[in-house]
Amino acid sequence: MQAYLKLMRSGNCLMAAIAALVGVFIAYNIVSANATADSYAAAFPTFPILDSLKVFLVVFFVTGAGNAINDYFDIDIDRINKPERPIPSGKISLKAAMYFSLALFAAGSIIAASINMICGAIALVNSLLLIYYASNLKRTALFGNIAVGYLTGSTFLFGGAVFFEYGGIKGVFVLFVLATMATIAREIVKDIEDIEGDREDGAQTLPIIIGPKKAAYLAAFIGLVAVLASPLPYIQSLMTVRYLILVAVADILFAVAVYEILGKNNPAKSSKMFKMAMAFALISFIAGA
Ligand SMILES: CC(C)=CCC/C(C)=C/CC/C(C)=C/CC/C(C)=C/COC[C@H](O)COP(=O)(O)O
Ligand SMILES: CC(C)=CCC/C(C)=C/CC/C(C)=C/CC/C(C)=C/COP(=O)(O)OP(=O)(O)O
Ligand SMILES: [Mg+2]
Repeated sequence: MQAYLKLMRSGNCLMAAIAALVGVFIAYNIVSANATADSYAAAFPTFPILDSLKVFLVVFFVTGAGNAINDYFDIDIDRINKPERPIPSGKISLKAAMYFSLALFAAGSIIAASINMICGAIALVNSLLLIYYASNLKRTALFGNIAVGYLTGSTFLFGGAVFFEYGGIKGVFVLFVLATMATIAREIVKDIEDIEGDREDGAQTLPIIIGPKKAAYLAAFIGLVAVLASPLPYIQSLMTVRYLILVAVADILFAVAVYEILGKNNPAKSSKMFKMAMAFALISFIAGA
């Protein structure tokens, strides 16, 4: 059991599933306030507890499936770079990892479809994109980074899709944009960190094509644009002033992540700082909603 949780990277799954719940909660706040204002409150549903549980399970399963299929395709690289992982260490066979991943993709998509068809469509599209990313896209310059950025940001869209017919997706779109940009920046930094292994593997990642320095400048630019845009959820009255105070801490962590890659040329430290900043930003969404 422990090996399968490690294969799923259950910490990432939990973070993604919490992000999706934030999407549900914020979308509900917006659409229920609009419903009251438009005086069709009587027709508006109460907070969907069962659908929220389903949202949590879907994102936990699909994120875990994405990580499992990613390690399935990465076996040759991981045998060298990450031999302690469940598949190269022999704790889980390649075939078992693939079947486990496909079962999680299927379960996530079926549960999503039971919420509504838009949620089902998002889960299915994301599942197919995760398989395509792991098998092909991750070795292409920028497209792989954009795919992971969309997938991470889509957790908020997925939560908002519970209220699709009330405009729930529109309400959380700014959160999607912020998370997507921050993730793309971090993914470019991760590719800078992995440049030697990727070069041996024949991957055509951005740092290999344009050089690690230019890739670092692009990652820094995208990350800093996300920081400058971070007050938007407050300006749009999605969040309270508590968000503004807490996201300022996340912004400082993003700035340190940028300094680590641009000033100190330390992609490993920068990647860790980006992830810490994203986690703190998620806390600011929760506290500020
Ligand atoms: C400026 C601002 C306010 C940005 C918002 C940042 C934010 C709230 C991001 C949300 C991040 C999120 C939902 C993360 C879920 C965890 C996850 C699946 C991240 C994607 O990770 C892919 C990565 O390649 C995994 O590698 P590793 O972390 O090294 O295992
Ligand atoms: C909203 C729904 C239904 C699903 C969202 C699913 C999510 C959040 C996906 C986020 C991105 C994710 C988990 C991608 C998995 C593949 C990946 C990027 C793994 C990291 O792989 P590598 O680039 O190989 O780096 P390492 O293996 O060295 O960490
Ligand atoms: Mg990998």
